[in-house]
Amino acid sequence: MEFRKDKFEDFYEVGEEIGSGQFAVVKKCKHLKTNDEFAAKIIKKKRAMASRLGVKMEDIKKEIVILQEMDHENVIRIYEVFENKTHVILVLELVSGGELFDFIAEKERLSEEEASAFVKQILLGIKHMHSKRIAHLDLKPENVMLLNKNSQNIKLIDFGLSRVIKQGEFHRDMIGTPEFVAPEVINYDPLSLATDMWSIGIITYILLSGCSPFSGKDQQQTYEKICQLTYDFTSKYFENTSDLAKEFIGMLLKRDPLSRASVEECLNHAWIQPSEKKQSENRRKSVINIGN
Ligand SMILES: Cc1ccnnc1
Repeated sequence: MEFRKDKFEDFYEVGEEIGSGQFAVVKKCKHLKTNDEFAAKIIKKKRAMASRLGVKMEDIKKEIVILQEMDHENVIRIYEVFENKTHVILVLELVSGGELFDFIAEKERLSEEEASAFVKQILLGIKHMHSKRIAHLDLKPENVMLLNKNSQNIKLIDFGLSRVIKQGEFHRDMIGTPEFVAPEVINYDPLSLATDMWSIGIITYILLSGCSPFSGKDQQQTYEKICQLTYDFTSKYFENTSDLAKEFIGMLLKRDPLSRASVEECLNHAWIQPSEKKQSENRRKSVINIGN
């Protein structure tokens, strides 16, 4: 796989920083000929084998291959790649609405309709990834971006930890962000597409309550809570939450990856279905209630 060796700044005007990670920074950039705006993810290459700084070229290439396979409105797009001695620069679709994380922080928590609409889009993006046997493995509110400030459109970003999970192949790795990782990650058990479904359960819980079900005073306590599955809906923020929403979360926060709902089962769940179906669901239920 070859990347453009031209000087990035000869083709793009680099703008403000809009995101950053451990070994990467994301900046707004503008194509000098077309004036189109993009996001430039500038990844520092690991120089020496022994060095802990930077990202190995093989991992950078894995992220690029996965991004190039994606073609969905809820998944960030990649356009081209530049490489120089010290960095690889991914030219990505620009999403400028900020992180879902900040959107929740501003609003404390969301209505069930808003939360359901966001979760449905995350599920559609994940369905596209899972249809190609790709697991994101780092799903968290920071990696869900809003297309723009006042839109409900979201894009999944940051495929730095994503992996192709072949059927029956076991993939073990100690990765992800403590608060959002599934029990199999902590126990070094096989990871799978179901590992993403756990994270969707965590994100839904946070969208509805503003709090994180397993966060502890430190990483150790968080891991213990995850492995013991000590979570509940007793928080005062769940007082008005529907049973449907709690049932949805409950089908995802299961220790055994095989017993977790798949992305299709989630999309068919009444809490996610389009509202007209939900109304007929409620009508059906109300008829039954009158009947008995
Ligand atoms: C942070 C970010 C990443 C990709 N596109 N736009 C913004």
